[in-house]
Amino acid sequence: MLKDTVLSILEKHELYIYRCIQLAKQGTYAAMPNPSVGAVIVHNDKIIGEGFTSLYGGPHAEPNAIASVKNQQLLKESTLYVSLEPCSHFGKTPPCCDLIIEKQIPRVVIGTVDPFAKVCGKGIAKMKEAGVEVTVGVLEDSCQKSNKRFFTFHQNKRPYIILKWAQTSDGYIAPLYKEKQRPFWISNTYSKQLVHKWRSEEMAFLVGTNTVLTDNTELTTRHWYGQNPIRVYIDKAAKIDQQFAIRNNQVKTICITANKEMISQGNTIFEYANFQENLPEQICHILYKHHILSVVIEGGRQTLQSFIDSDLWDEARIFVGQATLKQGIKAPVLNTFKTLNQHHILSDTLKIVTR
Ligand SMILES: NC(=O)C1=CN([C@@H]2O[C@H](COP(=O)(O)OP(=O)(O)OC[C@H]3O[C@@H](n4cnc5c(N)ncnc54)[C@H](OP(=O)(O)O)[C@@H]3O)[C@@H](O)[C@H]2O)C=CC1
Ligand SMILES: Nc1c(N[C@@H]2O[C@H](COP(=O)(O)O)[C@@H](O)[C@H]2O)[nH]c(=O)[nH]c1=O
Ligand SMILES: [Zn+2]
Repeated sequence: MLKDTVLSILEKHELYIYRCIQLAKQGTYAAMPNPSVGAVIVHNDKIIGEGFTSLYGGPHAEPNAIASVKNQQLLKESTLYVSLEPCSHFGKTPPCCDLIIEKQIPRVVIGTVDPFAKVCGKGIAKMKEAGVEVTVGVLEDSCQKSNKRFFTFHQNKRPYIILKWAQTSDGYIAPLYKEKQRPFWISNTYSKQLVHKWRSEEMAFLVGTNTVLTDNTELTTRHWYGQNPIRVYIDKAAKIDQQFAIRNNQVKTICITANKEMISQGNTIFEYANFQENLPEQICHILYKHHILSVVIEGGRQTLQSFIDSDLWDEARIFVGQATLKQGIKAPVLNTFKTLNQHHILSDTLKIVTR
């Protein structure tokens, strides 16, 4: 209850939109490739309903919030707060702006406009035409950040790119030579488990040719619950055959190749790229075509560095283990970064950096 406090209208708007962002976090990964949105319904300074986006294909935040209101008559005197513009198109569910109009909700406060071309201002226009009082742009930056994958995909026409690697305390990601065809583990078991959690959260994971050849990378979610990501690997000459774990047909797998003769089979899709041109740019284009909203580049050095040098990354997650190697394959070098958060996972340090 805010009845007896002295918050201004703007402060109240920010407070409720902040609550919408909190709610939206509950649905972030389950809703993909849809955005996760939060909605709050306020009557006389009291929250009478809340909702967030359901599992992909299910109801959006607004119908969930509306359905949670016990006394539906109060909707006619309430304000609906929502972190993203209510949709105006028929997707897997009917337009949310129609429901708001039908329920005669008189005021709607929106965090940010939807960048998706089919909506993008049309939801706002439809509600205004129906006489709803609409306010747009409250905590806009935070609302966009809460759907960073969705906004990057629609505004930049590419997935949100997360670089990830593990390095020794003296800056190497692997020894120069390995006897066995498996990864040289630098980070600890708990860090490994966290990476598998990320595999269940992001839409795709990508590795370079040498990583597949020397590690026999599987790129599945095995040490956490949830779904496998789409696997993506680079293989110019298409030399990685079905003996490799990445070709085990378990999940959708995209191979980026220069070999025009490769024909997609089973779960493996061959996508042609011109290796004389900028490869990361072409990969982004291919992943956009496959509606992939986020990708983690898991290595190795050359692959990571080529995305860095092409300025195609949004975030880097770097594990620093305690071991030293003295010589080996050097860790990639970031050209620029903005924020640095450090977390400790027992003996490992996890550095999170954004551009
Ligand atoms: N500690 C860690 O977090 C990780 C360590 N590793 C380790 O790293 C090592 C592999 O790293 P690295 O040797 O750098 O190899 P990569 O896995 O990055 O593969 C490099 C190869 O992929 C192709 N490729 C990648 N990017 C491009 C591009 N932009 N344009 C054209 N071709 C490209 C090229 O293949 P081609 O030359 O055939 O055309 C290139 O030689 C392994 O030892 C692995 O164990 C790997 C991942 C993570
Ligand atoms: N060595 C190393 C990593 N290596 C990465 O993990 C991949 C192995 O994945 P999978 O085959 O699914 O188990 C490997 O090919 C490489 O991309 N990752 C880390 O978090 N820490 C590490 O120390
Ligand atoms: Zn909707």
